[in-house]
Amino acid sequence: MLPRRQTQATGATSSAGAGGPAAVVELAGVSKSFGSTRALDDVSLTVAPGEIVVLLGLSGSGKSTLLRHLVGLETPTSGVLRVLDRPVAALRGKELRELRSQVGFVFQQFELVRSLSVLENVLTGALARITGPRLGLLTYRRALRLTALQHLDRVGLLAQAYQRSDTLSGGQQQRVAIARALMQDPKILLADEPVASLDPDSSAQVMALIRQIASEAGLTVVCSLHQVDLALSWADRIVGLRDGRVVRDAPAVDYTKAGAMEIYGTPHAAAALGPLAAAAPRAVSARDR
Ligand SMILES: Nc1ncnc2c1ncn2[C@@H]1O[C@H](COP(=O)(O)OP(=O)(O)OP(=O)(O)O)[C@@H](O)[C@H]1O
Repeated sequence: MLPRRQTQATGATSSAGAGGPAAVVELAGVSKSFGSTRALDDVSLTVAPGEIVVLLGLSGSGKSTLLRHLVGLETPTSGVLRVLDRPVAALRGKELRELRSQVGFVFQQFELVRSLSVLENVLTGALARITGPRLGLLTYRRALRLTALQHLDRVGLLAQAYQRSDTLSGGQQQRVAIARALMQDPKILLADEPVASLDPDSSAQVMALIRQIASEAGLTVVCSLHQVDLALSWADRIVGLRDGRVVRDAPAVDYTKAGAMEIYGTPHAAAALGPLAAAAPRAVSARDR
């Protein structure tokens, strides 16, 4: 396991200025309502370059909504949001595409094209940078294919490059999704419950890989998780969300397990979450009902 870096929780205060590194993600008083549901409630948060921030909270606490704001998939009802120093919510067309090309996104269900080979799936990560339709491996430039193979090597799947992606295990498929995100040469990696569908061993492997790649590439990571133990092991900083509000924002080393569980609210809620917090799949959110 790589050692966790010691970082300061930056809370509501921007880390830009005062000689500090510019923030890559800044939210100031961001709220988001869906009808009468307040998904985010006055969230202020700054993420410094290279930080690995984990969002923890019960189902429905606003983790995915926050991540979706960072790539302009949601627009705040109020508040200010900047990613890579750009006002995401105001961006349209080419500017929005440019921002998104610098932000890799990894999802719980991997979102691979099942019938395509592993290598072709990885290559689709470069589609934002190239023009014209791509049908088949040989329609990608050789240099791109080599880069894709290098990323597959990095995630330990070079030998599987020409296999259909749906022949891989869940953990391997998530590693393909990570390699695909790396094809974007992103500055930020967002991961929405990237290990929720995986067994505990595969979960730990995927989180270790994310941590290692982030460390090597200087990537900033914002990742939602349900597993307290993984958050404590792999995050630099843990941001606790409850009912759309930030209830705690501190370096991971400052949390005890009991302290992290407090993010979930009442002892009753934390107890009900027991196995979920340790390793199990997501709970049912209001949207699923
Ligand atoms: N597009 C939408 N329309 C209506 N309500 C939504 C929408 N997106 C999110 N919500 C609601 O906003 C709240 C926060 O949802 P969100 O998905 O961000 O939570 P979460 O913490 O990511 O949950 P989970 O851990 O289950 O993924 C929930 O009450 C959810 O039902």
